[in-house]
Amino acid sequence: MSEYPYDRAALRAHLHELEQVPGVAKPDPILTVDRIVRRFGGITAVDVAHLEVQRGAITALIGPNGAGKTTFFNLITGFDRPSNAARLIGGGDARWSFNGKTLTRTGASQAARAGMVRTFQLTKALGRMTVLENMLIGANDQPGENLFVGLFKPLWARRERENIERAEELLTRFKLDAKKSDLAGELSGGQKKLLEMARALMSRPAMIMLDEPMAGVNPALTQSLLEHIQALRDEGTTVLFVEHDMHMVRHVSDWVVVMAQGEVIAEGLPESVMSSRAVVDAYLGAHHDRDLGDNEVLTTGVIRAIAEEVEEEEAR
Ligand SMILES: Nc1ncnc2c1ncn2[C@@H]1O[C@H](COP(=O)(O)OP(=O)(O)OP(=O)(O)O)[C@@H](O)[C@H]1O
Repeated sequence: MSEYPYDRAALRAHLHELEQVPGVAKPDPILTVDRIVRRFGGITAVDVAHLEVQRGAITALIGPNGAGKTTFFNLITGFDRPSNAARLIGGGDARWSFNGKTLTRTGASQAARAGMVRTFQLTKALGRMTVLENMLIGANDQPGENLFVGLFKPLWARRERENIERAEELLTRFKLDAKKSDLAGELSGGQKKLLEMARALMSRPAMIMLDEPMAGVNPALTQSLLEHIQALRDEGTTVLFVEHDMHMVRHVSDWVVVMAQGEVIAEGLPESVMSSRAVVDAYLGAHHDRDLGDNEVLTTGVIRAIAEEVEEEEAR
């Protein structure tokens, strides 16, 4: 089943039927990762044996600080190389593919061209550019990148016009159109997050990867970001996001993957991964009368408890 769009309820029903164990096969994975390891000196930052991300779903990647989430993002998008990287001749056994394309030896721009795009925080340099200029950087078919197009001025100009149109469309959608000539660095924290998301959409990615989309965002904009993420998914964009804000994870995701110490230690439906008794116990100790705090950051103890809970359920 690779045709899209899915009916969201149907997709969720499929996910409901899955075994909730790390590495479980998905009905239609857009990203499949096999054995990807990254070490920094003596630290194993990432050691993922197998992971599949369902096409068309919103998948949250959670885990305590230092769990390896950002490093994992960097690896699969080609911004970092695995310690077990495959080489032209020989090399390691790291393998991952996206949308049917093996990305094992490709770099960041090829990963983006394959349709896997991640958001980036506004750096100082980008902050000194206008909002519209930032958007145009997000287009992965800039004339300068393509020798053929670059040689023919009319083509070049057309591409540029199309990119500007797309940028303006997205800025309107994200309510940033009035700011298009402002310096990006002068936007509020929440508006910067919206711009990061809008910029990543310039190339119409099949999957957008968001690294902590809610960090530093005020409550008024949180709701708007949530709606944008759901709208993307409803249009057929697969969403993979790292987030510490449990309110967001619980409300927006179809599936949750939990990392700890570099490994995927649990995955499943948000309600079962996050609301298991073991998690509540580990979070709150004696305070059983409360639900999980919405803005809590999971601790390693909680994560281990989630894993044990999932294993116990499996054994039953
Ligand atoms: N460039 C680097 N050099 C050395 N160690 C690194 C590097 N990048 C990451 N690490 C280490 O790898 C581990 C995983 O870090 P990573 O940033 O991927 O975790 P994370 O889950 O994204 O954490 P956070 O939620 O705090 O962002 C940590 O122990 C971190 O210190």
